[in-house]
Amino acid sequence: MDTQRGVPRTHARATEPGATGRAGARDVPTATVARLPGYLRVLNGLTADGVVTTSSEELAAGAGVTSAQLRKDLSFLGSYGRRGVGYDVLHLSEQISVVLGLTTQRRVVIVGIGNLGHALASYSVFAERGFAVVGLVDADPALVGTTVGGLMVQPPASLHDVVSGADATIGIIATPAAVAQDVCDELVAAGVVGILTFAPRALRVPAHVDLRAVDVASELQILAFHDRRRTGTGA
Ligand SMILES: NC(=O)c1ccc[n+]([C@@H]2O[C@H](COP(=O)([O-])OP(=O)(O)OC[C@H]3O[C@@H](n4cnc5c(N)ncnc54)[C@H](O)[C@@H]3O)[C@@H](O)[C@H]2O)c1
Repeated sequence: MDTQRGVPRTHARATEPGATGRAGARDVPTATVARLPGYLRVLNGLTADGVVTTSSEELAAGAGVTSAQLRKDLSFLGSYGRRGVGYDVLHLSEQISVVLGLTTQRRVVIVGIGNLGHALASYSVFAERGFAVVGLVDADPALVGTTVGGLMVQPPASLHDVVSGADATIGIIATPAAVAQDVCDELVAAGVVGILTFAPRALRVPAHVDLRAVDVASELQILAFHDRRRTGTGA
C-alpha cells in the first residue's frame, strides 16, 4: 500500500559491522537520526583542525542543540564519553557513520539536470560523505549526451538501465513538480529504496521506500516565524 510522507518511518538500527559498545541492536529514534549528520559535520570539522577529544558542550554548541539533548542522542549509540576527558572525536565519528550507514558507499542517480540538478551533480562533497553520483537523467534533448560532473546525461528512457546498471539505491528528483510523481514512480520501479526530492509537491512512495523532501521555502518560512516572534514585525 502506498503511503504519503516526507520523513522516514523507521528507526535506524545500529547493527552494521563495526557497531560497538552498547549500540548493539537498539533502535535509534528518527529525531535522533535527523541530528546525527549535524554532529558528524561538527566532528569532521574538529578532525580537520586536529582536535582529538571534545566535550558534550563543545559538540552541542557546534550542532546547535543543548548538551543534554546531545548526551541523550549519543546514549542511543552507546556512547557516553569519559568523565573529565569527553568524547574521542574519531571514535565518535566512526560510531555515527556506522549508524547512518555511511561505511558503505551509496550510489545515487539524479533526475533533472537543470539549475539544481547541475549543481548537485557537480557537488564534490557527496563523495567525501559516502555517496557516489553514478547516473544523470534529463528529458531535455539539448542536455542528453552532455557531460556534467564527469557523467554523461542520459534520456528518461534509460532511467531503469541507469539505476540498475549502476546498482543505485538512492534517487534525487530535481525536475519540475508536474512530473515529479512520474519520475518518483519510475525510480521506485527501477529499484531505488530512498528518494530525496526537491520538487515542491507531496509524493507517494511504497512502504519499502524512504522519502525525504527538501523545501528551502519552508525553511525560510520557519526563519520568518522566528524573526517575527523576535521582533514582532509582520504580525
Ligand atoms: N526544494 C527547494 O528548496 C528547491 C529550490 C529550488 C528549486 N526547487 C525545485 O527543484 C526543481 C528543479 O529546479 P531547477 O531550478 O533546477 O529547474 P530547471 O527547470 O532548471 O531544471 C529542471 C530539469 O528537469 C528536466 N526534466 C523535466 N521533465 C523531466 C522528466 N520527466 N525526466 C527527467 N528530467 C526532466 C528539465 O529538462 C530540466 O533540465 C523544481 O521542481 C523546483 O521547483 C526546489
